[in-house]
Amino acid sequence: MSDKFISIEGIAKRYLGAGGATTTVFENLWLSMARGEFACVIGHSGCGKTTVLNILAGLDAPNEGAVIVDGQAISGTSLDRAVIFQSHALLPWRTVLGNVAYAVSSKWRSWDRAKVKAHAQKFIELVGLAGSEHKRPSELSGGMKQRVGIARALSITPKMMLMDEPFSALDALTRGTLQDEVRRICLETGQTAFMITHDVDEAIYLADKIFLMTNGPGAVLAEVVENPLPRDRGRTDLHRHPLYYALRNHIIDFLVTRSKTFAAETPDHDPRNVPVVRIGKPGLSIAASGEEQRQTWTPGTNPGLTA
Ligand SMILES: Nc1ncnc2c1ncn2[C@@H]1O[C@H](COP(=O)(O)OP(=O)(O)OP(=O)(O)O)[C@@H](O)[C@H]1O
Repeated sequence: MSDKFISIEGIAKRYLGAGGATTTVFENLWLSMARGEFACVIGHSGCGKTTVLNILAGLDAPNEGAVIVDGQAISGTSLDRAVIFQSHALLPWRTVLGNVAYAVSSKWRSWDRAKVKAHAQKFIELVGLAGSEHKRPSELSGGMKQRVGIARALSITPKMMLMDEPFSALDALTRGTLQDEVRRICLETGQTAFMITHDVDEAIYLADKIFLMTNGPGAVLAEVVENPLPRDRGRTDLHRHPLYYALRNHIIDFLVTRSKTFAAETPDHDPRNVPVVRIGKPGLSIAASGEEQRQTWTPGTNPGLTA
């Protein structure tokens, strides 16, 4: 397994304001993901999460730096990188099958209709939409539309799935069901996924690691938090895990307090060497590993935490 299947290397994004002043959303941002890893990014509104995702997708270009995917610098969009947005962006005149088949035939232009249809059908079934193949988006619920978006993204077997708050517009029940399905599909297919969320519990349920970003402008990636919960975790017993509350409180503490104070309190922060936080068992201490600093945080050592 490549340690750096996806590598964001020193990217910056700046905008020129009306008065000629430049706003730096972020600069010198470095992060990496391994193949098959599921990462969530959490940070307050305006810190630049969507900008990072758009740069990964190739929908936007950084002012500085590069994004390397599977050993190659990206340039523009690619069917290797599928995006699932909060809104579904389906073609309204096409059926469920038509929407997914359109993506499939865009990727494999030489395939005949039967092959395209069979491939699309497989992914429609994977997201639980068998029986709805011939419905148009106007006949579908919000959750069903989002399933079509997921089937469409997965059907082109992308190297990376990029998701911008994909479930935030859904009711809690549908959101939970789709989280379960995305998790199952990513585990089954070994999909590499990068997801923006404002929902701490969603991140804890889905992510292998969680990127914590400070407030913008001038946001930085403050920490990479490794999820200590077992990979076969279930939604209903998540909160029973002995490290669940410690992990949750660590993230919430960051959002409530440290995301605002981080820059002032951490003047020696090295963006190329971002601390990796492992919420560990009591008694473990800070350790260094490879080129990354690894901190094992002991529950109860932070006065802001209740676990
Ligand atoms: N085209 C643009 N021109 C000027 N500023 C922009 C433009 N696009 C984004 N920005 C600014 O860049 C910053 C980061 O925006 P971005 O959408 O990436 O944040 P975000 O963390 O995804 O926020 P949210 O959680 O609210 O979606 C914001 O301050 C935004 O106003």
